[in-house]
This record gives sequence, structure tokens and C-alpha cells, in this order.
Amino acid sequence: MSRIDVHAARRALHRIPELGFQEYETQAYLLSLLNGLPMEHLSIATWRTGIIVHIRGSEPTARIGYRCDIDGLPIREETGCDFASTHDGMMHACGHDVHMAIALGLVDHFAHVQPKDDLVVVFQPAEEGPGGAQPMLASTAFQAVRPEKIFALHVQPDLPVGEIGIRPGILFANTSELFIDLVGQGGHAAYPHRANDMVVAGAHLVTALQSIVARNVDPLDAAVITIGRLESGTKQNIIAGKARLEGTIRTLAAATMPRIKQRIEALVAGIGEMFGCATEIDYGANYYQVFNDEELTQSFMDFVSKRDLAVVREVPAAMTGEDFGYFLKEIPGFLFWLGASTPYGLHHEKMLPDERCIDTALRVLIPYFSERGYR
Ligand SMILES: CC(=O)N[C@@H](CCC[C@H](N)C(=O)O)C(=O)O
Repeated sequence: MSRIDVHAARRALHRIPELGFQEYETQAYLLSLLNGLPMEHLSIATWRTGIIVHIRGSEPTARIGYRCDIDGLPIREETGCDFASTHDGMMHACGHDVHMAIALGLVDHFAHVQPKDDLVVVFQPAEEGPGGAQPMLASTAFQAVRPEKIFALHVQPDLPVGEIGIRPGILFANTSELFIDLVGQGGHAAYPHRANDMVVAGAHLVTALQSIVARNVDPLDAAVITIGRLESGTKQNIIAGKARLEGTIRTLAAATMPRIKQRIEALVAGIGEMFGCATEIDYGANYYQVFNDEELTQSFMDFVSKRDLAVVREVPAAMTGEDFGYFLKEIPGFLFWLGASTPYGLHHEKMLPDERCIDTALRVLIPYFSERGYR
């Protein structure tokens, strides 16, 4: 019987990163492996560029979900590894190649060893944006096999292989993307008084935005505003008539997000007044916090520790975002960090998880699902 080599699959997937909702090659590759498995108790459905695998249990008392994400990032890879991205300017720099390999390992195992309960393994597109979880959750394909509990993981560069990090309650922040356009009047560099310089306006705005977290948010309530991209101008002696800021807002408390947005709107309106320019704000994709079901999380931590399957660390909440939060808003479950021992952080062009973490994840998850540890 054919088995999936999860390490080879991870390397193959690492070579072909694709952006959200464009994961066509990824989907085709995943399907080529999944379709080679014994099909006696397996059904495979697709949803856009995602895949939903339903594994029927032998004595089902519940339907349990496991979700991985499948998209890459617009980053030019600099790992120098021999299975580096072949897609120019794109990279699996957030570990989704590893996440997919683990999900493949689960399907492979349970295709050969039928689980007692039904399992639904979800390969979800567009986690990095614009957000695949919400529409996938609402889709007929997902609702047809909707699980009663759902689980996921994310690689964590800072934790060594063999460790997992988790906490009951909030683990990841609420997020909102942020896009701001400033439109003024360009002109000759030597005649600033006849133009309306959007480089200066953009620079003022980036600086002004820093005051929101510093001065409008309770210091005991964590929040972040990061501007990751600032684009303006075309040439050194031309005054720029446009500027675009792209960033993200993160808050641990859901109620802080609208307050920050109000302040951003006030500051952007102020910049419009100050520089006499038109302004536009777009909040792009918003992700709901990842809130781990407290009872399920605690019992998972005990399950893993008692069987010595991995070292379990209770970690603080992080300001990362994950649209898996939308699954957890509707279906109880949890997400945990999987130690991946790499010196470079998530979204870094040299980030390369130690792939032995795939074995840790399978060592933890296979008994958890087989023995119905979630009951
Ligand atoms: C785990 C991780 O790195 N997730 C991403 C999620 C992206 C959210 C959204 N596109 C945004 O930028 O706000 C993260 O950046 O935390």
C-alpha cells in the first residue's frame, strides 16, 4: 500500500509557494498524494483552492476536525536550502509547508488505520490574506462535514523541536490589515510651494500613528500598529503626489480594535487637513482572536505530558494573528505552537523550520485522535 513520505512532501511543497487563493499547484500536488491513499473510508472534496478530507470512523461518537493552512508569502527566499522556492519572490516563510506535511501525515495514518471517530482534515487557503477561514467555514463543502471540535498548530521558531507551546484562553490577537492612501499634488522638486508633497505627509502620518499605542491604549492592554510598507514617489527630483501606507493592527482585547481604528481615522483626517490632501482608509482583512477552549486545552496538555509525547510549555499570548480564530469562534478546540528550532522568526527570508518537528506533531496528534483524547 502506498504511504506518503511526509518529509519529501514538505520539501516538494516548500518549492512551490503560492499566494492566498492562488494555491493551484499546491492543491494539485496535495490531491496527487491524497488520491494515492486507500479510499475505503476516505472522501475528498475541494473548496476553491482548499481541500477537505473526510475520514469515516469505525465506531463514530463524534466528528473531529483538524485544520492546516496552505498559502505562502510574497518574500524572496534566502535560506540557501536545496529545496528552496522555485516561485520567484514567493516563499513558505510561515511554516505552512510543514503544516501541510503534518496534515498529510495524519490523513495517511488514518487512511491505513481507521480511527474510531470521524475525522475531517481541512487544507485551508489564504491564511496570510485575504483570509480563507471565514468563507471556508461558511461553505457547503465544510458545513456538510462540520466537526464538533477542531484543532490546529503553528510552527514556532523560538521553541526547540520536541516542545509544544500552548495556553488555555487567548493565544493569538485580533488583527486588522490597514491600507491608507494619501493623494495630493506632485511637481518639480525645486518648486515645493506649487506642489503638495505626499512623502512628507506619509512620513508625518507614520510618526503620528506611533502615538496611538503609546498614548491612547491602556498600557496593560496589549496592542500593536505596524506599518510594513510605505510607498511614495518615482524619482529623487520629483515631488510625490501620492503615498500609500500598508500595515496591520493587533489587539489582545477585541474591544480595543474599534478604539484604535477611531484614533487612526482622526489622525488621517488631521493629516488631510494639515497637508490639504485627499485620504482613504481600507481595513482589508480582519481576523478574530485565537481563543483556546480552556477545558480541552488543559486536558490536551495533561494527555501529552502524561504520555511523554512532547515537552509541554504554557506560553504567554502572542500578537500574531490566525484566521483559525474564526473556526474556534464557532467550534471548540485549540491551536498550539510546535517547536521548530530555527534562529529566524516567522516571515523572515531565512526562516527554515527543522523538519523533525513534523515527527513531533505526528507523535502527539496520532495518539490524541486515536485514543479520543478530546473526550
Ligand atoms: C502566524 C502569522 O504570522 N499570521 C499572520 C496573519 C496575517 C494577518 C493579516 N494578513 C494581517 O496582516 O493583519 C500574522 O501576520 O500574524
